[in-house]
Amino acid sequence: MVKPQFKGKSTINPSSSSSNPDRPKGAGGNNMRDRTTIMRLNMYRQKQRCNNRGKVIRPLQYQSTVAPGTVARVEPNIKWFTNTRVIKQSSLQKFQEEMSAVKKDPYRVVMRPSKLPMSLLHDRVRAHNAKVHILDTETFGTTFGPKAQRKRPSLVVADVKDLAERAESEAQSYSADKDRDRVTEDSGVRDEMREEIFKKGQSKRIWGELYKVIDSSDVVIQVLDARDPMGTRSKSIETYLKKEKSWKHLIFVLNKCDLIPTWVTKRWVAMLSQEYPTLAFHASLTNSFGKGSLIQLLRQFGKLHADKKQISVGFIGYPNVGKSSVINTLRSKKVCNVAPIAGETKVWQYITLMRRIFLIDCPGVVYPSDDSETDIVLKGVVQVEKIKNPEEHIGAVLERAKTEYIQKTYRIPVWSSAEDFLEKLAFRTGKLLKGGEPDLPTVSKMVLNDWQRGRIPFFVKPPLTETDEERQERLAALPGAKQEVAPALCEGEGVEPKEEGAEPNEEGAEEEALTSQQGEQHVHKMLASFRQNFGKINVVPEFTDEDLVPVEVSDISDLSGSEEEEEEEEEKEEEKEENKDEERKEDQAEDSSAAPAAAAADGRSSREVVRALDEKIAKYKQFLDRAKSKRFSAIRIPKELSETMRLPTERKRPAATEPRPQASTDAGKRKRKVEEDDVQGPLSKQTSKQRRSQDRAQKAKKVGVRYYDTHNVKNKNKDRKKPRPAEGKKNWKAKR
Ligand SMILES: Nc1nc2c(ncn2[C@@H]2O[C@H](COP(=O)(O)OP(=O)(O)OP(=O)(O)O)[C@@H](O)[C@H]2O)c(=O)[nH]1
Repeated sequence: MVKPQFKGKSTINPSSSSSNPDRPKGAGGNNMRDRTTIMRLNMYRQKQRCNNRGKVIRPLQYQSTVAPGTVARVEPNIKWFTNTRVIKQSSLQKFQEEMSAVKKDPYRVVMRPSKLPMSLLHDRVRAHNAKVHILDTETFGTTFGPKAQRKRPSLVVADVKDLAERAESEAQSYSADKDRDRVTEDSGVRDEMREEIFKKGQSKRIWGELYKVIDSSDVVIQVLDARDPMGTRSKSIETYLKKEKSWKHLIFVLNKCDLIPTWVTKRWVAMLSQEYPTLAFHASLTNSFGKGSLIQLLRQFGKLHADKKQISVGFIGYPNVGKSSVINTLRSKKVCNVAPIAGETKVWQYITLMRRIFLIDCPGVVYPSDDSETDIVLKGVVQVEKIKNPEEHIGAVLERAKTEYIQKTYRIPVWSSAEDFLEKLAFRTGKLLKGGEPDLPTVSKMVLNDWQRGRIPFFVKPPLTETDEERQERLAALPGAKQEVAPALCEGEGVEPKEEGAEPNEEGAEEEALTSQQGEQHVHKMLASFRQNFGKINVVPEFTDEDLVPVEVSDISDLSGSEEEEEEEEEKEEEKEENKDEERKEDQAEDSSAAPAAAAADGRSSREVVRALDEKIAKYKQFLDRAKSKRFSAIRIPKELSETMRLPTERKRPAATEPRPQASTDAGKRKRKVEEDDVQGPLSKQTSKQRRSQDRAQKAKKVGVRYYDTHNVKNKNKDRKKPRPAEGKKNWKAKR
């Protein structure tokens, strides 16, 4: 190392060596190292010098000279505070006085306070429990007097007496089992840790996804499993939405209605509608129910938020309740992955329903509850394949499902216990291990799979709903609610459906002035216009008579005036326009023809009458088909109904038609035949032979196609005989 040498009085080394930081500029050419680099390099090169006894006689630059462990002070340096200004105490005092004067003056404003050392103004250290000097700012009267305006903390109890009463009542309702904080003696026995699979749907990630969906949605749809709506419902999320996101609309969709009797659907819808608007739904690409209503409802929400470019509709709910299936049904194609196992949807996903309506699918969330492992399994949260001891849950299946249904599903007449049942089932299905031992885990998984997929008929019975009077009272008690506006979407509420065309104008006028309460009322009104014909749900399982409460007559007659919600009216606005044009043309054509006499009598237009009649005929036919398929087990048609429905059909028939003789017998079979005849009309004139051949023709199914008929292959017509020309044929016949 070349050390800077002291030459005379100057500390500058004039040497032009490359290791001299003070060398004159230009000596090393253009690429000369700068002073810092040279000094750094010198630092690397230096070596410590020791005497022959090993004592350091010349330490390295920056090397500590004190023994290790010695407490030393770093010399203070002004450079540590490069960004600070140091002022004298007197100057600070002056600054404080002037600044506080400015702050007190209401006509002067301190600009950019965040850039000023404002903390210097309030250097008085205030203890956190320092007294609040209320009386400095408020008068005694307004603070403590009888006319005090001070805000009081909202306490649960008003006085000590209340507090005592409350404590007493809570002590009475205390349950040691529910007390989580109770300190108990450690008996050395503890509950086994829950397996990871039973924590499915509860992870932080899934909850994060849920909140993302809620935050991004204007309308939140909670999908519930119709078999156990209360078990798949989350009160905590509802409360959260009500408190924190009150501007978002929450509605319920009761999915899988095809797995429960119709009356149960109806009652659940009536019950849940008391809290939130509820729609019954059956998700299916081919045979859905409730699709039209839901799409129309979403459209209405779209109109309600006309100020927005688009609205987002989030689908939340328990795993496996069918959120993705509902979305697929709305889109009429497979846009989301669907599987009979929980947790198929992993992350949220956006789907476009229409130009202005987006749907968001959310992974299934398991809400905190006291559910046991068996409850979790039976709610379909856990994949059956992953359950370690599936036999443990079979007892609950046998308890919850009716014995008749189990007997019918598995064709096992009797069993003494769950194990006995599983053994019998294993023998019947041939699920045996080596040595003919029954394979219990496999059959248990089979049963659990059947349960989760709805193959074993089951449903939680709905509680009795409130009476009409009670409902009227409750509605009357609602703030701003009118009696005639019922939030329920169920049929038979006595609210006439609104004219579709009348909605937008009203909304357009009101929208701006809608407060949240008015908005709520508006939504209720809007929802009241939706009615569902539960009779159209295609219930799959065969329930016992006990579970099938006959559909009441009033339901069906009510429907004659209800909306045709299941018609596929959804898609585009343009289509609607086209239809309107067509209708206009039809009107013109019909007006020119003779109007039926009945129309004139009722004072309605001929078009209306014809349409009403067509609707009724279609409905009646459908009703009969359904009844036939169920062999009248669930549906009884009283005489009055059949007559009321027959009346218009007869009116429509031309006068020349002979009046049909009334059925004189009371036998149900004959009666049904007569009713059938009434509808089918011309069919009744056929002979039984004709009818049978017609039936056969209807039943005949196409089981396959000829390959050569449908495919474009070479020599397709190779074996086909050429048709003779007509002329030639004649000649050939003549020759013979
Ligand atoms: N019978 C019947 N089955 C349904 C219905 N809707 C859905 N399913 C079935 O229920 C199972 C679960 O449906 P998914 O749409 O995957 O349910 P999900 O709520 O999206 O489930 P996660 O992905 O776990 O959130 C599938 O096997 C569907 O076929 C319905 O209305 N009726």
